[in-house]
Amino acid sequence: MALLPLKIEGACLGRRGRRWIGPVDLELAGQGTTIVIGPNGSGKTSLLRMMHGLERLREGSLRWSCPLEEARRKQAFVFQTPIMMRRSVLDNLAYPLRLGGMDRKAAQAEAEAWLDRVDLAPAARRDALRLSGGERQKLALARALIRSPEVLFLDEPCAALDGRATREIEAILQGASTSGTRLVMSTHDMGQARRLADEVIFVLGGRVHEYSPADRFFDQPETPQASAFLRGDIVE
Ligand SMILES: Nc1ncnc2c1ncn2[C@@H]1O[C@H](COP(=O)(O)OP(=O)(O)OP(=O)(O)O)[C@@H](O)[C@H]1O
Repeated sequence: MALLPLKIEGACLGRRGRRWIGPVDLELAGQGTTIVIGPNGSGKTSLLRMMHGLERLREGSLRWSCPLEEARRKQAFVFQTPIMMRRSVLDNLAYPLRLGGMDRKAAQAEAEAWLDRVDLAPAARRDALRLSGGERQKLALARALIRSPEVLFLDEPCAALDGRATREIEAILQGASTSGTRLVMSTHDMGQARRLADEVIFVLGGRVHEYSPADRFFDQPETPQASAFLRGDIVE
């Protein structure tokens, strides 16, 4: 069964009488890459975590088009600072496949193929904890993509990376998108947003302020706040 569309209605995050996100109404469907942008503290990370099911809703609902267990298996999340296991780079990829029931040889072959794809084959035997930031993020991406998720959420995956690593990550993401993985990713980098976005979610004050096709958002934003944000003004 297909995972999408995802339907979110009146969803809020909060605790003890305080609400920091919402209400959010959103339908995520189709193909391509959705870029989540907005000022610092506007709620980008919280929105992604909410969509992925990492946060308990205080109000509202969030429904995938298939049963929840299946939905969980078909999506993945890449964090800004990926957590690596104290194992070799190869094992970091093969181990989750083994846990999923794949036999050792097949898991190893699959892991090696992915290391090739993300240009980490020469580092296969190295301790994953000794990788550079860019290498870690490529490994984290391979670890997410190796399970062929239908939807992949990414929270600022290039935030701490240099230009070269960012270019490599973007190439991997474009490949994943071309292969049919639906990407939903936050970024501070407006150049990156323009390079990757098919559509844009503009978050402000914990709410989805605009949700539009990328061309329309960048050329003719609907609200003065989005125009101001695109101009580089401080928006609250
Ligand atoms: N568990 C929590 N408890 C209380 N407040 C929270 C919690 N999680 C998030 N918030 C608040 O929600 C708001 C949005 O935070 P969030 O990290 O999602 O924003 P962001 O747009 O990702 O920020 P940045 O661009 O700085 O990473 C902030 O004001 C934050 O303090």
